[in-house]
Amino acid sequence: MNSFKKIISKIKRDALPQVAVAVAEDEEVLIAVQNALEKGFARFHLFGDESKIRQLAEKSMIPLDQVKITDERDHVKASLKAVNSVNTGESQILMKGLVPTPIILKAVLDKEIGLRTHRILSHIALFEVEGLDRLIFLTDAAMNISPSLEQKVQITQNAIDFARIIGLTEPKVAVLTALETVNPNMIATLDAALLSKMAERGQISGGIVDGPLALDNAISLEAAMHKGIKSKIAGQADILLVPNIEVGNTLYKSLVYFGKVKVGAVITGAKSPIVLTSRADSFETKLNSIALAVLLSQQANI
Ligand SMILES: CCCC(=O)OP(=O)(O)O
Repeated sequence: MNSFKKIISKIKRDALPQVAVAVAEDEEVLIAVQNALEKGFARFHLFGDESKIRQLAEKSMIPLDQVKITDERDHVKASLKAVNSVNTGESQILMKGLVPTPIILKAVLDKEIGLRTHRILSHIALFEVEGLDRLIFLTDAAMNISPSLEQKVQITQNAIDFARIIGLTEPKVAVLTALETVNPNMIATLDAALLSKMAERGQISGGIVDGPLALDNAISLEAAMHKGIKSKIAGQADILLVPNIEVGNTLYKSLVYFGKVKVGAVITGAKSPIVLTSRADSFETKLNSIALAVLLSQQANI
């Protein structure tokens, strides 16, 4: 499985999940919704400012005749109503629209209607990079701010489980740091070494974990050989686990803005998959993310 095209081809068209979109008054969101409807892989319930939604839809010639709309101008209330739609089972997927991430995540974590489970919620972005023979998973660019070792264990497990659903048999996880050796003054390098050992001992399962590794060694075998780094995953990493949200979010946006990539992103570990991209991301990214969430929700039903 090495492209979004292949991921989309795996979606079953018989039991279509409904996506609850929080704050849907955004052109790129509406174009993504229309594309997903045309490709036949989801149904939609939009929560947001109905008059703005209709204005934008008219401008982009989007019919909106197949979607439900709940008029709610307040972003916090629209997010809570979208989350509630998933919580009650009316929708099976939640999607962030034109709303800041902390607002929708606050609704997701709401004690009464939120979507928490016993698992950690973590953000996973998937990149199809031109010239690279595999998809690259990046975690966590949006949810966990400065994860502890225990949280990194769970974030790694979420990413391995997700990669296996996408079709990888034994995903390779590079625990990214600024250098390839353990430095007691750099917590991220200590955590990386511990995560590698924990995976060897079966405390993380289903994938191969190695670190500390710098990004170059994780992605390029030549770079690793040049530096004399021996690693069983050198140049072959599928999953990049970053030490904190600043690194993750900056890497996500540098790939989007400096690279030639296709992107999709979701939060896993909740009661349902959550489509979570940047507000500024393109409709293609939002569409790819809907496809990932649909595939996840269909696999979870098996
Ligand atoms: C990487 C997605 C999270 C994010 O940064 O969202 P915004 O750009 O909308 O703040």
